[in-house]
Amino acid sequence: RPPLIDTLIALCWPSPNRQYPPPREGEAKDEVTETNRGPAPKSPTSLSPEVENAVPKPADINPPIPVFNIASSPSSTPSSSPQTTPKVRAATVSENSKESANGPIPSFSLSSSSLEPPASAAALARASSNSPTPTFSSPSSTIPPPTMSMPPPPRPPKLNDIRTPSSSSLLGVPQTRPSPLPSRQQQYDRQPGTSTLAPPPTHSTKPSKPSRKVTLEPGHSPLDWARLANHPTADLRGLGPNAAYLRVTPSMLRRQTGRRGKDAWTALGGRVYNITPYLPFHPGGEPELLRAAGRDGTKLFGEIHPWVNYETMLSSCLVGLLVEEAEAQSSGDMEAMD
Ligand code: HEM
Repeated sequence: RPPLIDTLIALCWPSPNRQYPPPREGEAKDEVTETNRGPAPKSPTSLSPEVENAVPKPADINPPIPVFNIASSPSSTPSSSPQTTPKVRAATVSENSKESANGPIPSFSLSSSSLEPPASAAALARASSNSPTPTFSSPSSTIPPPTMSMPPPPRPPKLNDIRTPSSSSLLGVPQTRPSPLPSRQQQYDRQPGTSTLAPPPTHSTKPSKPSRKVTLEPGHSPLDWARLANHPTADLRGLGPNAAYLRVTPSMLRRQTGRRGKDAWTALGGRVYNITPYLPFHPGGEPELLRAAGRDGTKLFGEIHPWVNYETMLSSCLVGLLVEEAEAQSSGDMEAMD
C-alpha cells in the first residue's frame, strides 16, 4: 500500500496502542505535508529543509535510546488510575522501521489524548528520524482546549448593565418579573443633570431648604472674624479694657437692643454676649442676628443652627452672666454692706 493510504487509515482508526511505523526515507516529507495541511500550526519540531539536511541522519546514531511517550489521558494506560497528571512510559519503536535497525532515535512525545491523530505520530517519526538529540514533540496545536471542572468566573457586569432598566439585574433576575417592591433603580432614578456619582439619598440627608445666607461685605468673612476676635488689643465687649464680667439681669439685657446708640446684647446658654461687633460678620445677615438682641436668644439660635459653636466664636464678646433680678439685688446689697 502507498504510505498515504496508511496515513489515512491511521487517521480514521486511531488506537492508543497502535504503533505507527516510522516513515521511510522520502516518505516523511510527504506525510508531514499531508498532516500539516489544515488549521493546525507547525509543531515546535518542524524544521526547514535546510536545517533538516544539516542535522545528522539517524543512521549515524548508534546507541539505542528508548522512546518515551507522555500520555495525560487515563484511558491511554491499561489501568484506570485516577491520576490525571501525564505519565511517562517507555515505548518500543517498530522493529520494521529502518531507524530501529540502526538504533532508535531518542524522542519524547507529549500527548494528551489516546485519540491523537497520526499526524503527531508522523511528526514524531519525522522528528526522531532527523534529530540526533532528544526531542520533545508537543502537539499542543492539535489538542482541544482542556475541559476544566470549574467554570470560568462570571464577567463583571458593565455599569450600563446595572443602570439600564431594560437589562437584567446583577442576580440575573429579569426586570420583567413582577415584584411587590419598587426596584432600587426606580427608587433612585436620577434626575437629568445630576451626577451619577452622588450617593443615594439617606435619612441623614439635610432637607433641601432655600439658603438664607447673605453676601457679606469684603473683609467680613468667617476668617476675618476669627482674626479680629483673637486680636489681643481688640475690645469687643464694649466695657472698656480690663473690665470685670458683669451680672446681667433681664432688665439690663432688655435695654441693650442695638438701637439709640446702645450695643446689642443677647443671652445664649446663660451667658450674655455683646453681638454688636459680630453683626457685619453674621452669615445670616444683621437683621436676623438682631432678632435676638436685648433678650435670651438661646431658643432662636438652636432652631436655626444648633451646630454653630457660638461659645468659641463669641468668647471675646462675653459681657457676663445672666442672673435673676433678685439675685442681682441681693448681691448688690452684699457689696453695699462691704
Ligand atoms: C440668635 C440669633 C440668630 C439668628 C436669628 C440667626 C440667624 C441665622 C440665619 C437665618 C442664618 C442663615 C442660615 C442658612 O440659611 O444657612 C444664619 C447663619 C449663620 N449664623 Fe446665625 N443667627 C443668630 C445668631 C448667630 C450667632 C450668635 C452666631 C455666632 C456667633 C451665628 C452664626 C451663624 C453662622 C456661622 C451661620 C452660617 C451657618 C452655615 O454656614 O450653615 N448666628 N444665622
